[in-house]
Amino acid sequence: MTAPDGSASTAAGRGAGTGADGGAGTGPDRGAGLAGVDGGTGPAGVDGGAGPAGGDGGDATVVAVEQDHLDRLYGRLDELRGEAQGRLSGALRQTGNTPSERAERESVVRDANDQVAMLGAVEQGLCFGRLDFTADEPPRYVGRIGIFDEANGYEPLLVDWRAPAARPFYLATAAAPEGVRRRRHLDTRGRRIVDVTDEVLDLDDAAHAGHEGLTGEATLLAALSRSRTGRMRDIVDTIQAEQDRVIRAPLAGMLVVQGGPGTGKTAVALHRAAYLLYTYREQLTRQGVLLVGPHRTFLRYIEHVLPALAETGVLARTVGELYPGIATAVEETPEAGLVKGATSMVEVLRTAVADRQRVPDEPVEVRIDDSHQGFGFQHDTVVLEPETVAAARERARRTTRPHNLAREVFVAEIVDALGWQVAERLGDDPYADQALGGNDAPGEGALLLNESDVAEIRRELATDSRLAAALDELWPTLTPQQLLTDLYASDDRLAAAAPALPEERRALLRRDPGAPWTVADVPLLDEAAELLGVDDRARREREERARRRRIEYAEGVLEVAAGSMSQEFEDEETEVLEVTDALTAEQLAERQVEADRRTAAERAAVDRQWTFGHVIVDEAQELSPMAWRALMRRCPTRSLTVVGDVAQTADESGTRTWADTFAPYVDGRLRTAELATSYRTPAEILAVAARLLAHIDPTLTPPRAVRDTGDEPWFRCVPGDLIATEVADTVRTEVAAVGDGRVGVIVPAGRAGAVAAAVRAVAPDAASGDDADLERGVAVLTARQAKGLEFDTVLVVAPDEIVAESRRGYSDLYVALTRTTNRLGVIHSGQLPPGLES
Ligand SMILES: Nc1ncnc2c1ncn2[C@@H]1O[C@H](COP(=O)(O)OP(=O)(O)OP(=O)(O)O)[C@@H](O)[C@H]1O
Repeated sequence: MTAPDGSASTAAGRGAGTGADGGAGTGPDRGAGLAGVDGGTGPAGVDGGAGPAGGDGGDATVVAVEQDHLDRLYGRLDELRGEAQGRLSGALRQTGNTPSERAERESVVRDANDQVAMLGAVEQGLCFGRLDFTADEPPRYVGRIGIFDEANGYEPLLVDWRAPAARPFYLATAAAPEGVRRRRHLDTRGRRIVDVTDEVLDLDDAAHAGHEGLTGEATLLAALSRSRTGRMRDIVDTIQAEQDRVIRAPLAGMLVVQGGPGTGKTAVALHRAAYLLYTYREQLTRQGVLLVGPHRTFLRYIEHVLPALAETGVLARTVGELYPGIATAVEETPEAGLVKGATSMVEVLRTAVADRQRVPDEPVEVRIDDSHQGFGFQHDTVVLEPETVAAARERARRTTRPHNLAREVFVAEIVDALGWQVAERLGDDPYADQALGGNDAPGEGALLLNESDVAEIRRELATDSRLAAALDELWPTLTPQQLLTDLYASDDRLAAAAPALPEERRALLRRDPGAPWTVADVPLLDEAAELLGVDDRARREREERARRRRIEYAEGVLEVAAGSMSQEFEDEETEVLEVTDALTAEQLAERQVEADRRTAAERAAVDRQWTFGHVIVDEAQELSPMAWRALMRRCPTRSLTVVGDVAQTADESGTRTWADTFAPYVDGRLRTAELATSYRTPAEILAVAARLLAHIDPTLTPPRAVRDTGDEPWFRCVPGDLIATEVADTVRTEVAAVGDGRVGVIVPAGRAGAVAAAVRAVAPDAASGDDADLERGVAVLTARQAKGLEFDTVLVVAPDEIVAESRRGYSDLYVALTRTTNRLGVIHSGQLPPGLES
């Protein structure tokens, strides 16, 4: 068959009709240089049915030849799977039980398991493209992974889409063919070829020289008009040139990708993750890649994309999950979110920490623990003088260590001073002629104590539980959770920590202990963790004891080994190298440490201080300045990919301009890219969205639609109290219209419950709320919950109320209108925001 763009499309079997004819009409933007779907004038031409090897051949021959190659590839894939399975079973059968055998076995099991999973994940669409060149060289097949013909000098049978050799598949155009004569798209179902679409690039097509059209237009349009499944698909066979350039940008530095709704930012971010892992494999496998998305539903929506691209091991998190041990989706009120998201909170937290380092107003008497026997100062008291505490606090602060680590210095200073105090009472000062300062200088006339006696007194004081309790009052060891809970719970503490905040904003921070953590709290906990530090002395001491035990054991082993050698060789005259000449006890002990075999993602998930090799942030416009601080801490090299749209910012503390957001971090070294074509939303709907965009920010350009559908969006006015019923009736019709596609109902939060209940009367398994299951046919969501998602039909309910609830004017409504891949209906009660009135 012939696709609407004039490219040749060879249908086979049940795939007939899956070419570009699925709803593609004429784009409104042909004048703007985007290739429309115009019969025959696009850069792609017709290859006149040329066979795959360039010779004559009918459709059946083309399909047969391609099927042949595909069979070979799947045959090889099966072999590779068999080999990996074999390695896996072999390792599982092994029974060796020494630490090194166990470690070796675990390592093989893990690698083989990963390999089996990866080879399974690339089953669908293993090979999707083929390049034929003008020069005399063999055709090149492009697919999800690289496959070589081992029996034939490792000839490449399939080139990984990420390899440089695959790049012309995405970039070659008629104007710049890069030596490519023909690009062929292979459409497969399971292991069968169902359609073959050719683009011929060596036409002398001057009219199209100098602008960039669509790559593989027919295949692209077919993909775009397919109904949605509730899971994002990869776009590996139809990546467009502007997207390819972002995907393959170098690893180093910070790359910001701005793009309107549906321009493929999420798709590009995920393919970039796969590309970077492939290209910088060693570095990124070690350091890990972090992907941050707006909410859990979104992360579930995209979770199948990377495995299908043969990559796992990326850690996916929302901002509410960045702090190990806490996972929250609870939102703040807009006003509280604004206060908590601002960087002024850094100073508030610093002051809150300093406020926990107290000096008493009056001397504090501490009764010493009865159990001390050494110097008979049981039943005695020591006195914490304010000046002594102030001096100790000053010393501790001057170390600039985090609070919990500086505490050690504070305690040592106090114990030192109290040691003198006790010594003064018990005996004469052996150092009377030394200047000591403070109130603790010893007096005269008592018994003589020597230096080691004073040291012993200090040791006893240092382990005294009552003194420790008193010091805890003055300089407590704190967790971030404790610091924030105590701060939020007390007006006095808040007033002391945030004197510059007006009282009504301070009041927004008040919260009772035990209330759930919110997303905006997570960056604050992270900041607090930095200020507090972790006192890990106990852990380090445990590790040191374990290390000593290993060394002692290793010394024993070496002694036995040396002993048995000397017996074996005692009669021989040859000089024998002893085992201890080659190996020290420390080295042998090191070998006993079991290697940590967790992946970088697994380790990073539980380690707040993990720093990643690359960080990718989607819907990045929503992050507050405090959230950016937490993320930048996880990426000190500033190797980041940030994708977002400033027109969709919902959060008050989100981004208005990228340059301002990143000015504190990159000092002008920001690389930017723009994606300008919307692949999701049809032209008719983008026209409405563009009118709204003009009210959000007139300087922003709406994306250009890649297709139209002929379906105009509709607006229906009903009385406010009948809205839910009207929505339910419409859902019934739309569910029938989309077939196995998805319907999204986007509601103001105030109506979410009522509308979801009405919709469930007609679609009982409709999903709703923060954790909605998108694989169900219908979902009722607020605009925030729908962020990043898409549906075949979208019903926007009460747009005026969505606007009224929004923190940022029309942005939420803009998000709502652009979630559809096909049809849009607006149900309202008479009030329409500007741009939406007819
Ligand atoms: N090159 C492409 N080939 C096929 N489909 C594509 C391509 N680029 C984007 N798409 C599809 O377009 C839709 C929108 O993509 P995506 O969700 O990545 O856009 P986005 O820019 O993140 O949107 P938003 O900002 O509105 O969330 C998805 O269904 C995606 O698969």
